[in-house]
Amino acid sequence: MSNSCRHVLLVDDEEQILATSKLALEIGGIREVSMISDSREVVPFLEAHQVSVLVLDLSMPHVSGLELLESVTRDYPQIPIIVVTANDEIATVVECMKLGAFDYLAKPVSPGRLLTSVQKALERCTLSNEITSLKQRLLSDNLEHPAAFAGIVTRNRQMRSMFQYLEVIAGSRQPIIITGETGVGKELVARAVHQLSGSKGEFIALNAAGLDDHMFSDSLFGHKKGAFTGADQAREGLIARAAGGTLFLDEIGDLNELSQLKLLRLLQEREYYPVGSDLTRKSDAHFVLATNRDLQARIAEGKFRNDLYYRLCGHQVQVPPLRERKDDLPLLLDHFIRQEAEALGIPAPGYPKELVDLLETYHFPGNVRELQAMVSDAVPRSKSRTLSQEPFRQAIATDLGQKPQPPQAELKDDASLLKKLEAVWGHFPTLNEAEDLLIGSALAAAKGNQGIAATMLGLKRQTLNMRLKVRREADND
Ligand SMILES: Nc1ncnc2c1ncn2[C@@H]1O[C@H](COP(=O)(O)OP(=O)(O)OP(=O)(O)O)[C@@H](O)[C@H]1O
Repeated sequence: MSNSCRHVLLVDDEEQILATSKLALEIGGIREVSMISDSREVVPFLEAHQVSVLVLDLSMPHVSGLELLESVTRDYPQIPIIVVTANDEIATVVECMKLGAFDYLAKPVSPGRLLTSVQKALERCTLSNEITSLKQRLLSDNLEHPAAFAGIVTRNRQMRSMFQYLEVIAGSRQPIIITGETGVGKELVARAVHQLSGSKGEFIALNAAGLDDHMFSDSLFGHKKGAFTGADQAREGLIARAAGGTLFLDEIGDLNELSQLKLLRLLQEREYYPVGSDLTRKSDAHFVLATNRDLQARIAEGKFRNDLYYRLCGHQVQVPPLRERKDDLPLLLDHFIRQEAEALGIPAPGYPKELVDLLETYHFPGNVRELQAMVSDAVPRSKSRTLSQEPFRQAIATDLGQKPQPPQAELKDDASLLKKLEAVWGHFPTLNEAEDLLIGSALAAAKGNQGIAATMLGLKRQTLNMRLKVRREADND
């Protein structure tokens, strides 16, 4: 299922160059490297093997590099080709680029330059595989591994598209960042990614909120014996426990400057130092990160590193808030009622249809977690086989009561708002007219249910009833 590109083919007539290039790539973590010193063998090799990147020397006997470049770009356009030239003569370079070369390297090629170029080419190859695979999946609308998402209750189209995208990127070695408001289910999504990746190791989570750099480094990277007062024993960090598995770092938008720098190094080089040690360690874990912060806003405030953001945003998924997927409400409600009843050892109560209408009028700032808490509160309080709407109504009314009032002074001075009001009635509305509008809108949103409309308006149902009655009588007079 992986779209990851790994296999590099080195082509050069000098065996010595092949051997040193292979070594440079292997030291850099690229292990699938094949070598060919006779250019006549390249095409048959490509026919028989799946090659991700080709590094091609231009001056070779038999079939020249240029001829190969031309035929490979024509027959295997998906393979990025890095050409190695004896000099960086501009005309040759231009010709190679015109023929579709991905990059060029002038001899003698430094190991670092070779590694960087091959890594970039592998990334491009992975990206293009992902796009192809994503197109196919979106067209077929199928999930290949629905079991990985079994813990996420949803029937929402946007969520399903996100699952399809995750299936495409989960096998990649690039970090994945999951964004979204608090309580939308980011950790559940991270666990699904872990399952999709097929890693044999564990899923290890660390919540970075409130950790200073010392606590962050110590928890994540561990420490050497004697690294600081009280470090009587060496301690392995969570990153070591995540070997061969997934490291899930939550709330990374809260990390301080120094910890961000260490995280960047870890993601980029896969290297870290245990606290007090100057020996680097390597990690092969999958990295999944999450935040409920707006990272671009954090960058603008100078609180998040630009380079770390760009390292992360290649594979980003945004979990939509619950208010944007209200079609999930009935499923989630059923799910949490069943879960709560099971925990209490009682039969799952039913609920009136109007309960979903009530919940649909609410904006759920705490998202799915908030709905779960409402159900946990309501189920034990239900006296009959049917849940009462009252605890839900109270929770919603409490939240609305706690909401900060819109700044009245600003609203009063908002000329466009006043213009809109005047446009509706042709004059500045009277209190009765404004009340009619508010009550009418609430009743429409509540699908005619007066109890729900009353909750939205911050009134008791009886008060709303009375006002409606007064209005009707006034209309009839
Ligand atoms: N689609 C869903 N199906 C079932 N349970 C869900 C779903 N989404 C969220 N939950 C539940 O809601 C709670 C909050 O989910 P989770 O911790 O994954 O949210 P989060 O986005 O990581 O929150 P935070 O940003 O606060 O860490 C959990 O108990 C989780 O099991």
